[in-house]
Amino acid sequence: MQKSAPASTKFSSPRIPSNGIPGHPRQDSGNGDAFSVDEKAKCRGTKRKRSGVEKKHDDGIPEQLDFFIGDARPSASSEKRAMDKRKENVTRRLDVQGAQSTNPVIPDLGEEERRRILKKHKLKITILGDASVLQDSHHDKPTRTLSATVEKKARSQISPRPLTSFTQLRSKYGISRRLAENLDAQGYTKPTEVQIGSLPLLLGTDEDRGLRSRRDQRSKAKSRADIDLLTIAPTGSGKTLGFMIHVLHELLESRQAQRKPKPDERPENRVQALIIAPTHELADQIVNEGRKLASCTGIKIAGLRKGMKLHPDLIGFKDGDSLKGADDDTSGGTTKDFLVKADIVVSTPLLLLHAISAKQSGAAPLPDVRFLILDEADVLLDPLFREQTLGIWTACNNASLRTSLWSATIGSSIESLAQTFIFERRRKLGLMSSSVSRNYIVRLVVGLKDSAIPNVAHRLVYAASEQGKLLALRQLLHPSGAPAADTLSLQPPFLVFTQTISRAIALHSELLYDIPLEAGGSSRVAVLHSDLSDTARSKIMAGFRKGEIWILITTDLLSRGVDFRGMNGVVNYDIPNTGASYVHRVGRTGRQGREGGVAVTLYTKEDVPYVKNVANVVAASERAKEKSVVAGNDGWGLQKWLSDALPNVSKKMKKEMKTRGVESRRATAEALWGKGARKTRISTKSGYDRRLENKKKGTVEGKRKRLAQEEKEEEGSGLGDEEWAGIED
Ligand SMILES: Nc1ncnc2c1ncn2[C@@H]1O[C@H](COP(=O)(O)OP(=O)(O)OP(=O)(O)O)[C@@H](O)[C@H]1O
Repeated sequence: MQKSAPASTKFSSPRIPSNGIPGHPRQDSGNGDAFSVDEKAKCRGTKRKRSGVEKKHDDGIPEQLDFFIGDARPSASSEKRAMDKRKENVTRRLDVQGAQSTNPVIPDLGEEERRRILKKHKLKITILGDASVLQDSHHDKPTRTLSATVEKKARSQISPRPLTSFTQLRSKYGISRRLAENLDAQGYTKPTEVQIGSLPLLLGTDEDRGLRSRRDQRSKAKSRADIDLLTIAPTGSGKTLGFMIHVLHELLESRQAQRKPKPDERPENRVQALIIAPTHELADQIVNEGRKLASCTGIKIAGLRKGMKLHPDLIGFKDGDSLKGADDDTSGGTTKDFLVKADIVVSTPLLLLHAISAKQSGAAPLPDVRFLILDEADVLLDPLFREQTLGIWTACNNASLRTSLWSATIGSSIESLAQTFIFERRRKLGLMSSSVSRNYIVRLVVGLKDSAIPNVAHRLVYAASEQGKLLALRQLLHPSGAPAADTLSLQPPFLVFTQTISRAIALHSELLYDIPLEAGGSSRVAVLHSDLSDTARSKIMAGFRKGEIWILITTDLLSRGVDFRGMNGVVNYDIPNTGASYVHRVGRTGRQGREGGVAVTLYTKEDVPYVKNVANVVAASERAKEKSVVAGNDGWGLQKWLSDALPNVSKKMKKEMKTRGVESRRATAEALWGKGARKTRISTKSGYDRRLENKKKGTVEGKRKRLAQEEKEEEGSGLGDEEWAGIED
């Protein structure tokens, strides 16, 4: 029997494979407000103190617990020296680039070369719809769906000029010096695949995008057709930076083109871009990433919170209409606290709809919004959020609205829905005539569409029953038995996903005492779900990012978008409802191409009919890393025999599973505590022990009630303490 390492040593080990690049200047990828502290001093050009995050780190977290920062963290002085040096280099480089931008020396890549580079990076770019072709085919008749032949006719592949280096952003696409500096200060050196493909499409001319026909090429004018972009790129591949650079550049450019404000006049912040994300956690993260890039540019980014409204000046009300609830806000004298003015607003769909809901006409129009970004677009267009998302999209009635949709998984039905909506919207706004600028819907696919990242090790573990799953999870935490290659263990920090909130809570109470006291005990395990208050959610997120929490039990709330650095693994305690959900859950580890992440999926007898969903994704991912399923694997992933033995999931079952999950695990009172629920209860205790425990609890409770009753009776008899006035002489 292998003796597991003493808990204290095991848990305090700071050497985690996915710790990332040591000394990477980006210290926080999430909520830490690294850039808000000393912001003003920095923008004025005065010396910047160490950021709040660093301070907090120095104050609070012992270094060995800091999972999220590289091993070789530099000392304060060496860090400052490095930062100064980097700034110097940036300035020098930007000066050179500035000179180049007037006289660009970027070699013009021929079609063949472009194709070769795009292929090397596994980028495939397709025009899904050319509005002119679609219009010809429809003769402007109202339509709900585009026919397959029309769609096919409008489709063709293009080869935009790949963005091979970030320096091209300034020299070729003319991004502002400040934006380039901010980008560099984040320590980004090379664009990722999704940035290589998307930024030229978003920032470039038609020539850069490979959109110019031979006829166009004869004319010297630099045309720029409108593009709506669908991007499907793996989890953790840097999509946020892709859309942020684009939006910030466009807003800065249009601000520059407008008249300069007088010295005592502050530039007005009008909402020109909306970024929609499905959860507060992701929205907060986007705000934080955006603020770092927008630092000192004057562009204001706001994250909507409950009770906030967009400033009425930003909304195109119909006559006599006004914001719903705005009067109540003013009457309280707190208008300023509630009304938001910003250039970019990041929000969940429902919060934004509330923030723009007018008294008479539902969602009020947002005439200034020119950029709409749907992050995790497939879930935003899924029935759960569809109405809200389309409501916002409709409210954006600016004729030159550009929409971009981003996710690691966008299925063909969602793609079709988006395409139809874009087409319909243009038709309703009268933008289909040939005199209006050309519009394309372009799709960028990075790597294998809708698949899990190949740098994560996938483990499917059969645990037979609920009890088996709990034992398996404990075994992962404290491996026992002879040391062998097949001993599966998982070092914190890691995420554990359950199907429902109540199961997450139940699992949390089971695992609370699994971390030894000397390693921090129960404070190392936390649960996060949507029933908690926003403040509690933010606190838990911050604790996990700082390394104070090691094991975070959650629902699909955290399956999308959130970026934790140095995450060692993900446990699917309950199997995910869909293949896409698996892709996103496991994508919380192995980000930015880091090796060492493990994704463990536990399944029981009841799950067998649905496991094929997951198995198919795992098989595709393993094929992608050239580990043939046929030739066997490392002994853990997906064995060929298992893949073959698993029953196929029918369409009907897939649909049921997607909307309801495994039925017996649903969080009804019956399912949790009723007779039929025994099989799905999260507990290591036997029924006998549980009965004894309940009996004991019942006795204590009965005694407490009896005492309370007796006290009450005493009070009623007039002999309570307050009533007793002593015996008169
Ligand atoms: N060019 C780059 N070089 C290095 N790191 C990068 C680069 N671009 C982005 N990153 C980092 O990669 C991480 C993942 O980025 P991001 O959260 O945007 O991924 P994503 O593609 O949106 O993932 P998901 O699909 O899970 O939402 C972040 O920590 C980000 O700072």
